Amino acid sequence: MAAVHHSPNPPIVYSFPFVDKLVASLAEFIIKAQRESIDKKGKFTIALSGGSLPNALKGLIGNPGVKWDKWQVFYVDERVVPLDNPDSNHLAFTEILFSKVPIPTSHIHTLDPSLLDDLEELSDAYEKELIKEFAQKDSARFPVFDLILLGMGPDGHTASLFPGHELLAEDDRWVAYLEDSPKPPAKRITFTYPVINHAARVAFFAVGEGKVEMLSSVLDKPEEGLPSSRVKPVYPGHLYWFVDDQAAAKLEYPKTAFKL
Ligand SMILES: O=C(O)[C@H](O)[C@@H](O)[C@H](O)[C@H](O)COP(=O)(O)O
Repeated sequence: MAAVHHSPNPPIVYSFPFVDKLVASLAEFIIKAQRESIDKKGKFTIALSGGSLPNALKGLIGNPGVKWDKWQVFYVDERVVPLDNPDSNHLAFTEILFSKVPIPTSHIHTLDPSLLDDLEELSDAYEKELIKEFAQKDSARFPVFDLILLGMGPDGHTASLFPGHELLAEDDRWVAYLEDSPKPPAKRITFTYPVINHAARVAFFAVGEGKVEMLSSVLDKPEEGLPSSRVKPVYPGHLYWFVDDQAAAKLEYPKTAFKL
């Protein structure tokens, strides 16, 4: 029988007049994804990236809908620095979110700080951490996160996947490393597209006038192939954008009214 290939679901863009409304809606969206995941398999797997994302998740603090003991948290990308270094994404999430909620620390999967001197080992070890959570790695199988949350940099990068970088073509490894990030710190590990694009849901968070041009390039001209445009979850995965009206000022791509 011939294989049926579905094209990816088109991105859904939610734009909000104020960031506080966005933050509250993003919390509702995450809790709905969490509920569906727990109902199906008793846990919720989520991957987080850095930038201003920790602050965007503040709507989860004190929210009774969040079942923290069912969360398994990974980092989409991480700077290769000790876990208490100000550049660490994990430190930012700990200070802003995880220290304020009852999540078991064993459910937060950080890079292994004993391997910072060997990037190959470090990224392999993080890939093994994923394999433990999601089953065996074989060529037909990728981890399927319930939700991956991303940001978009001023150059259109997402995770630590930068314009023109050779890692944009990585289709085998789940976790890769780079030593030449154009944005410091230079050394990072990052999920690759196969991991990002196999998630059940991927959501970008992008706010403010600094995103105006790039948001329009990424969504209105995906053929330009910017790293954020290459996020296209395979069917039946969904891609969402949570943006504010400022960031969406020049966007031609249609917006959808937020509803769960
Ligand atoms: O990797 C990094 O060095 C950055 O932290 C970066 O990836 C960040 O996530 C984006 O620039 C979006 O961040 P904002 O949403 O805060 O603009």
